[in-house]
Amino acid sequence: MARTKTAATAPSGASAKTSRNGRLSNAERSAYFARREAAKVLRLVLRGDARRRAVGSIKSLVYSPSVKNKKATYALVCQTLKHLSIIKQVLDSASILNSKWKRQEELVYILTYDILFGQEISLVGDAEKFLMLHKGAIQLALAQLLVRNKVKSIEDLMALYQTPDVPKPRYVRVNTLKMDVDSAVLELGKQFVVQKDDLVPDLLILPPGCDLHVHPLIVNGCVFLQGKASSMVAAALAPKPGWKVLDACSAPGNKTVHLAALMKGKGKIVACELNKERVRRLKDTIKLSGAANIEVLHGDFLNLDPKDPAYSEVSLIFCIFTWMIIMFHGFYVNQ
Ligand SMILES: C[S@@+](CC[C@H](N)C(=O)[O-])C[C@H]1O[C@@H](n2cnc3c(N)ncnc32)[C@H](O)[C@@H]1O
Repeated sequence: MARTKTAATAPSGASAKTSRNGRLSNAERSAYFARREAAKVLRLVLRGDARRRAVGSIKSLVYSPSVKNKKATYALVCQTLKHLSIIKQVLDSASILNSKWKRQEELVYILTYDILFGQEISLVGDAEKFLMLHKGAIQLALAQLLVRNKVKSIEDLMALYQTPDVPKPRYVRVNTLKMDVDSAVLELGKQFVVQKDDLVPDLLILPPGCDLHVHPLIVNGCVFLQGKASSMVAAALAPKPGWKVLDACSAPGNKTVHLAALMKGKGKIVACELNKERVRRLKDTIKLSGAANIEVLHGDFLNLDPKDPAYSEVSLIFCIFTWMIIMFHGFYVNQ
């Protein structure tokens, strides 16, 4: 059975074997922590799904400062989610998830992914030891699942669980700092069938698959490639011209510049971003948008002083991580 190798749990080329002196190798150590970080993210995602309350995209959860090994964690979460229906059936038929391990089921999912499709795992933690004891049963359960479904490969099995791809329309947001919506409809309408979105006033719907990356309106920042979910956020908050807005975690900045457009460039937005590389990306987005009322702050939002007079008149704190706003406000209220 072909393994779908990912760089999820060990850096490529690194040995996953314990070094001769019995200590953990670097690869083992990073794999051990990446699995636990991935399990935490997976838990948030699955709980959010169960309550029908999104806790943030996988990317945003992985970008939280508490996650060290971002690349490996992201890959592990995505791969485990992709194979989750198979993993659950395998664990079910091998009767692996007893009451003790049910409490750590996300870690068990991650490890089962690695046993079946990912990297070799070694006996570095209790969960690893437990799962490796049942490795034979897990692999047998997968083989039986293939037979039951009358398929020969994992790919065929995955195809049985996949919903058919429905072509999605292409959404673009008109940057009203540079162009009005009707002019954008006219201009884009020369090439495509364009509809206005019924929910977000500055959002346009174009046919699936149309490539706009090099379109002059995209290149000059009159129009942004931005999905409907992303564009709904600033529209729902409906900031007024003249407001002071604090965007806590802002890169790449699409929502930041959308806020600026809705504020008609009046008032002020402080856009905070922790990651140096992403600050550069944020500045590029702002420059492209032409917004002149955004101040970029490179740093940790949680280190801002809520008593600083600069933030005393803030009307809106915008953040994908709600807990950060609570901490910021909580600190403010308590002091
Ligand atoms: C997923 S992005 C979301 C960005 C944007 N608000 C959006 O919705 O498109 C999250 C960003 O928050 C940044 N970030 C995470 N923790 C932060 C903190 N404590 N202070 C400032 N920025 C933070 C990350 O570096 C990342 O660029």
